[in-house]
Amino acid sequence: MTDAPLTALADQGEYAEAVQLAVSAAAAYYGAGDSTLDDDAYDRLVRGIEAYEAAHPEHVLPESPTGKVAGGAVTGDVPHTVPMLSLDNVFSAEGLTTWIAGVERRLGRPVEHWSVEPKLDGLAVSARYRNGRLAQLVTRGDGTAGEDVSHAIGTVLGLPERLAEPVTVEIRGEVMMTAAQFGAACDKRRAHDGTTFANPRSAAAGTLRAKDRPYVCETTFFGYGALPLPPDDRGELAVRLRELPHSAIMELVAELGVRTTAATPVAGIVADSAERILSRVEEIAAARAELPFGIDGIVIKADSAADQAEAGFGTRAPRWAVAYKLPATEKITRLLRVEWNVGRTGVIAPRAELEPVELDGSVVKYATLHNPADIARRGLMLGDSVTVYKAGDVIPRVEAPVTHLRTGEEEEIVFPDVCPSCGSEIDKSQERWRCVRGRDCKALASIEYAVGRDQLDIEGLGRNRIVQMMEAGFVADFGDLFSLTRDQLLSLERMGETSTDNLLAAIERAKAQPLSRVLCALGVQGTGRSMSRRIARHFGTMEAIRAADAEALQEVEGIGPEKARLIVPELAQIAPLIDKLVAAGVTMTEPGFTPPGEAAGPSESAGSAGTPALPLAGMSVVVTGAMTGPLAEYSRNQMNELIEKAGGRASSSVSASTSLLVAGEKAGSKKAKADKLGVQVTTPEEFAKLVAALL
Ligand SMILES: NC(=O)c1ccc[n+]([C@@H]2O[C@H](COP(=O)([O-])OP(=O)(O)OC[C@H]3O[C@@H](n4cnc5c(N)ncnc54)[C@H](O)[C@@H]3O)[C@@H](O)[C@H]2O)c1
Ligand SMILES: [Zn+2]
Repeated sequence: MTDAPLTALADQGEYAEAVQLAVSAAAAYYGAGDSTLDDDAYDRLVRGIEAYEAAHPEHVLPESPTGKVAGGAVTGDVPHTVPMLSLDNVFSAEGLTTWIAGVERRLGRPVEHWSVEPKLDGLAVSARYRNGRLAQLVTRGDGTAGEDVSHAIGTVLGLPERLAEPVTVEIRGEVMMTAAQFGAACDKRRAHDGTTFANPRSAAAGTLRAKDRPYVCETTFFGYGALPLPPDDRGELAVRLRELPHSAIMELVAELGVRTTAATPVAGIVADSAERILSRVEEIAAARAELPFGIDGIVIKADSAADQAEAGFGTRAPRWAVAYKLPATEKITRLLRVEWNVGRTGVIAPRAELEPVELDGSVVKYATLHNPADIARRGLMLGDSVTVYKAGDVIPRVEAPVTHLRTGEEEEIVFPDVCPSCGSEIDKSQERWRCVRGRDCKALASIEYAVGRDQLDIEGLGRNRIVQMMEAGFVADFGDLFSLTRDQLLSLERMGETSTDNLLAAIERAKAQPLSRVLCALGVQGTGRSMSRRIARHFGTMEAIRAADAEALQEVEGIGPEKARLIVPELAQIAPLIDKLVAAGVTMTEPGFTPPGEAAGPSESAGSAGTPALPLAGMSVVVTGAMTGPLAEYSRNQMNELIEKAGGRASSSVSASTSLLVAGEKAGSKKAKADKLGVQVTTPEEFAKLVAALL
C-alpha cells in the first residue's frame, strides 16, 4: 500500500466539517479517551484534510489539525523543557529507505547506528525526578506545554517513586495498560457506573487524567528517553545525557529502576543497516499479537547524540526519528448477533457476528466472545458499537462496547437456556458453559442430523429415542444404528413391539439411500445437501470420494481450494464411521452415475457427454411456490434431487442464467423476477411430465 486511503473532501463545506470532526475527535482521544472514531478513521480523515489543503491552500483553517502535535486539540499549562513532539510516519520498506536516505542527505554522511524499538500505543508522559524522587508527571499536551497529572503518581507501574540514585532527571515514556490492567479497569468501572473502556489506550488516557474517581486503576510505564532537567542541567549526568547514544541512555534509564521494553520480547536493538532495521521490524510485527500490551509500530531513531543534534527538529516531529506504522489492529464496528456454537467437548462458546470490517489485511465478520461471564463482564449489548481486535493470525476478538456511541436501541444479549446443539441442559457451574452431555453432545446432534428427513430419513427416531439409545450404550454414532438388535430396542422404555419393528424396518430402508444422502448424513463441513449431491454425482462411489485429494475434489463445481482442504482431512478423520456403514451394507454408490471412462468418448465429467439423454441436461432450474399434482408431496430438497437426477442444476435464486422456473401455487417474487428476465416458467404438472421417466 503506497497510497494510504483517505476520506475525500469535495468542497470547502466538507473540508470545514472534517476539520471540526477531527479536532473534536482528537480532543476526545487525548482527553477522556472517548473519541467516536477509531484510529484508522481518524487517520483517513486527517489525510483527506491534508489533501484538500494541498489543493486549496487559500481555504486552510487556523484550527486545522495538520502539522500540529495532537492535532492542536489539547493544551497544557506546564511548559516542557524540550518540546514533546509527535513522529513522522512511514508505512513500508520503501518508505523507510527513502526516509533514511533523506536523513543521511541532510547530515551529509551515513548514519552508523540506528536504534529500533517498539512504538508503544499509549500516551506520552514526562516524569520529572528531583534528587531521585518522582516530583511531577506531565502529559504531552500540545507539545510545548502539558497538563500536570501528578495525582497519578503511585498508580503507574514501572515508574518508581524513588530512583536507584538521587539524580535529577526527566524521563520520558509511554503510559499504557496491559491486557490484565485493562480487564481490571473495566471491572472497576462497570461496578461503578455500568460502563467500560473501549480499549486499553483510551482506558490509560482516561485514567491518567481522571482526578476524582472513586476507584483507582493501575497503568504501566515504559521509558523511551531521558534528558537533563533544569535547574540541574549542568551536572555530570546532564553532560552524559547530552553525549550518550540513545541506546546507552536506555540502559541508564533501566539502571535507575525505570521500566523499559528491554525485558520484553520486543526490546530495543541497535541496527547498522537498513536490512537489519527491516528484519527487526518484521520480528516486532510478528511478536505483536502475543504481547500483553499494545504497539502500533516501530520507532527508528538515529542512535548517536551527534546525529540527532545535527538532524534537529521540525515543528511537529524530530527529523532523526520515524515511526514505521503497522496496520491498525483495532476498529470500531457493530455487534449484530451472538451465535452459540458447541465444540467437540460440549463447550458452548458464544461468537459475535459483526458488521464486516477490514482489519489487518482481512475482512472480519466474526469474533470470539470467550464465554457468557465475559459478555456480562464487558456489558456488551446487541447493536453496540464495539472495538474489535485482530493482529496477524490471532482469532479476532471483541474487546469492549464503545458505550459513548450507544443510541438507546441496543438490546440485551440473550443467553441460551438449553444446549443449542442437542437441546440438553447446560452445566453453568464454570465460566465456560458446557452441554451436560459433554462429548456425547456432538454425537447426539450428529445422529439427529444423520437420520433427518433430507439425509437417511429414518422415521420414528426422535431426539429422546436417540438419547435413550446413547444412554443405554447401544449407539455412539449413527453407524451403530445399523447393528441395533430387536432385543436391545425392546429393552428401552416406552418401546413396544410395533414401534420396534417399524423402526428396524425404517433403518433397513435407510441402507438403500443413495450415496449423496449418506455423504450428507456424515455432516462433513461444507457438504450440505446440494454439495453432497454434486460430490456423489462427480465421483459415483464412496471409494472414489475417499481416494480423492484436495485437487481432485476441486473438480466439483463450487469446491474451492479452501473447502477442499477442509473436506479431505475431515473425511479421513471419520474413516471408522464410514467403514462401519460399509460393513453394515449401507449404499455407497450414486444411482445413475456413469464412470467417466465408460461414457462415450473420454469425457471429463459424468454429467455432460456421458449422459446426453437426461431431460434437464445443462439446465439451471429454480423451484418456487407449493408443488401440486404428482409432485405435491415433494419437499424442496426432493425437488432439487429430482432436478439433478434429470441432469439439471438446482438453484435457489432466479437470474438471467436460469433456464427454467417451476412455479407452484403462491409463487411470488421469483416468478415476477423470472417474468421480468424472460426466463421460461412452467407449472409443477408440466414439469412432472418433463421428468416423468425419473419419477
Ligand atoms: N481515534 C481518534 O480519534 C484519534 C485522534 C487523534 C489521534 N489519533 C491517533 O493518534 C496517532 C497520532 O498521534 P500522536 O501524535 O499522539 O502519536 P504518533 O503516533 O504520531 O507518535 C508519536 C508518539 O509516539 C509515542 N511513542 C511510542 N513509543 C515510542 C518510542 N519508542 N519512542 C518515541 N516515541 C514513542 C510517543 O508518545 C509519541 O508522542 C494517530 O495514529 C491517530 O490514529 C486517533
Ligand atoms: Zn448438547
